[in-house]
Amino acid sequence: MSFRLILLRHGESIWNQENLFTGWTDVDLSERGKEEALRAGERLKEAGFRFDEAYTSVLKRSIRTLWSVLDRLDQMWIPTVCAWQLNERHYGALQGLDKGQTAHKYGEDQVLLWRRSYDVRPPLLSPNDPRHPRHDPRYASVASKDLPAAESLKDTLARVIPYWEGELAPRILAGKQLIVVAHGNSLRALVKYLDGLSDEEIVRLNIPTGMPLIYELDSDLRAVSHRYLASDDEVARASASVAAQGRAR
Ligand SMILES: O=C(O)[C@@H](CO)OP(=O)(O)O
Repeated sequence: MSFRLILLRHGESIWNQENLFTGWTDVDLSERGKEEALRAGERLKEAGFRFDEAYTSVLKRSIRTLWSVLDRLDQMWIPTVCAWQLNERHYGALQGLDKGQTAHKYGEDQVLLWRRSYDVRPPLLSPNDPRHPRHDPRYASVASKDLPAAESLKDTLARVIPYWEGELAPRILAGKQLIVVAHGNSLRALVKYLDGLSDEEIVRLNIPTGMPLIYELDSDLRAVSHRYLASDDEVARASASVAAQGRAR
């Protein structure tokens, strides 16, 4: 028995465009990001995909991307779940800072550790900071011990994988075709798990915005293969540009 799962990182956001650490900040898509989201829907349509259910985070850059995809597929009616567990990795006190200037100040190696290492946590947000998620009504039903003030990728994985095991995997095993629209790092956490990537391998993985990623899974839902619905060139260029966001400026 084999299964298929579609993953999609949201289109470019306004803060991606401005090269700012974003995390749980709820910024919208840029004009280019809106086009990328529609293009992702077109690519899925051209390839003949249909979905039974859709999952996304509680952040509008992903939600709006999902809306555009479902609009293009004329499937806006399917059940859709917004789950905080699929949110971007929380970037703590780095949120709102310019990535290039941060690299200039602390060094590119430190920024690479913050952005791509498995277990280095960025500086924490103070609980009194108005940006802390405990002040945001959308997280009112989340236990305070589960609300992060900053996350490493390991911390992100510790909330994404229980959600995968508890909610997504059972639906896939029940025969549902799912699309999961999420974020660069929440998807890196899921991909690390599905592909069995080591803590070192995950450092080099950069997921481009707006390019559908198709996973073929075996009966244990381990990845057999994956491919982007985009040319190798497009994927390589877009992934390199994500990696380059951490260069000193
Ligand atoms: O700022 C962020 O939240 C993420 C994704 O946009 O960036 P990075 O690629 O640096 O992890």
